[in-house]
Amino acid sequence: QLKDRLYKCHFIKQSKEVCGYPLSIFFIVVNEFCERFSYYGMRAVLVLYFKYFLRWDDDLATSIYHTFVALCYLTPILGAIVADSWLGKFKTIIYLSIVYAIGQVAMAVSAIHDITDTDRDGTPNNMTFHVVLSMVGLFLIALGTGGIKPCVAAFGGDQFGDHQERQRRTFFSVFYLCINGGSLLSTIITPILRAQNCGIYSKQKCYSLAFGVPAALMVVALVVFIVGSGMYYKAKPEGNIMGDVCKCIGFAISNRYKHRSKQYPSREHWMDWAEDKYDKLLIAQIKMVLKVLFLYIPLPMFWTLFDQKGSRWTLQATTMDGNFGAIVIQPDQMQTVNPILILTLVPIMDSVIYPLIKKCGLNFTPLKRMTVGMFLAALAFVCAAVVQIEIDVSRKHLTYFNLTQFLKIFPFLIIIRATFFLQSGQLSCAFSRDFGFGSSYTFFIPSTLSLGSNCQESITGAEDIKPNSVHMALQVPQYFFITAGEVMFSVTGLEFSYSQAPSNMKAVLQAGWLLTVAIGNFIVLIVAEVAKLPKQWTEYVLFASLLLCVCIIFSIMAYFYTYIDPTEIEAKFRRNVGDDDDDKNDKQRKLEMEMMKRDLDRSDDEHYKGKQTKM
Ligand SMILES: C[C@H](N)C(=O)N[C@@H](CCCCN)C(=O)O
Repeated sequence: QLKDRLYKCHFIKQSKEVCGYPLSIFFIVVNEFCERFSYYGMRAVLVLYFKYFLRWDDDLATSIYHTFVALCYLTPILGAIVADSWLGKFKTIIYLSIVYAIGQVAMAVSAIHDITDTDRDGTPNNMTFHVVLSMVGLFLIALGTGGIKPCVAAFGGDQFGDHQERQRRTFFSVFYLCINGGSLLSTIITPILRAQNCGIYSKQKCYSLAFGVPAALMVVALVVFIVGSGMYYKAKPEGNIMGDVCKCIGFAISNRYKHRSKQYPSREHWMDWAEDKYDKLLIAQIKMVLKVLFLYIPLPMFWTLFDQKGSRWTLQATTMDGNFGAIVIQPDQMQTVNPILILTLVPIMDSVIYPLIKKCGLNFTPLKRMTVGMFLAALAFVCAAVVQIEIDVSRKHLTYFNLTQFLKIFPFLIIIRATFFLQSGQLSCAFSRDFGFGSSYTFFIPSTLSLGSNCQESITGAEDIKPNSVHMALQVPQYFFITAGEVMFSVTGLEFSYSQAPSNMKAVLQAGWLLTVAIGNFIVLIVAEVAKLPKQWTEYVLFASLLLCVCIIFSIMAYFYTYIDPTEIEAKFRRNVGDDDDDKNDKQRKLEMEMMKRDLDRSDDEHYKGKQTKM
């Protein structure tokens, strides 16, 4: 370890800097921007791809969407284990990014309807092919994005020396802003691409382009990361810390069980039963981790609500009016409100709200912030329920006649925006109509209609479903509350997980934190499946109530939590171990350190001399 630390000091001393920051981190930040663009861009249109391309119903689309998101946050554990115990962070990022890019390409190919559209009517003839390919693609993406997630941020952190604490903090803020910058751009762009018509034999909504651009961005992310290769400090794998933690806990439990008889004196903490075999420092570190993990138990409920932005809320937006006058917003584009608000709220919270609360003499601790974050997310769902009631009222008493059904009866009818062409052999006629968002019409085509002449007048129509009258702007309050909740909960929670983790278990706790996201997404599936509520607004109210209950439980748990300083505790244990060491070992270590320092200084001198000669 000592050798590694000295090597790192030497490496950082020699590496190029820009404004006090290692040049290497610029490649990492750009990589993160492109990777998040790729991830959020694909995710933005995913639920609509399920619904309109694969023809799944809302419930199945929502379930598969959340299974995918859950998988994305389960795989970080795998990535952390592979990086720590085997490949190291650099190689793990490279290999899993390749898997990720292949997954994105598979998604793009799966959305090309022409591949199986043998009768060229615009609809795929072998839906199984598209379903299987897209599921394989999603699995590879989940493996890739989740696997690299705990590695990239930590790899960025590794590039800073101990003397660059301030720069490292700024790096993490810039990193979070890059995540949201990438997410913002992609959630604007991919829905626009999706809304285009494309195809070889027939034109359909262009999901292949909407998935293709994120695939290209993932390739760019990989290339950028590889270009920076020569500049990175690459820490060696530290060994399987997660394995050691599990073994130590397992031993403590089995040893406690073996000594269950009353004749053995009890110990202060059940983990102390591991002392017979394991280092006291490791046991103390595990105790710190377990304390935080216990506090994590209620957290998944926050993510249960938070991640429904991409599923239920996007589906809700499809039943709303996106006409903003100068621009028309696609339902999946409403998700951009989240990163826009993040980019404005994070600086406002940090520089205005939190300092103001402090000035008022209130101690707004991280756990209090997280509790408020949960409450705000519950409030967001109450807003979503109110909007849903409004939508339901506006759509009452209307019978549904689907245009697809209509097209089955008149297959020669090709739709190009609001202009319809009736075609039979060489003869055709066109008629145009204005359509509102979400509306449905039945057209009456007289049997006496002669093609080749003007049919604008002869075709009459009836409105089956009125255009969506509830405006998408009404979703803004729910987005505001969920994002304010995210800033208080997610940003603070990340910081809390980092600060309360022992030095060698920061990745373990990051993986634990991401696991709460995975569990949260599984809860959506369970609750939606078990509750099976007939009205969507009642489901929103149910989720809001569940989070409110969890919020109360969490506030009680937080009340009893005492904040620790892991560095101080570790130093105390190291001092005790140091006292036990004999002088001989101490002298030997000091001698080794001196020799290594001399070696490094010598190579430094040679390096600089080399530079001067060249100049
Ligand atoms: C784009 C979003 N506001 C964000 O910042 N996402 C973060 C944290 C995600 C936590 C679980 N959904 C990201 O790393 O993508």
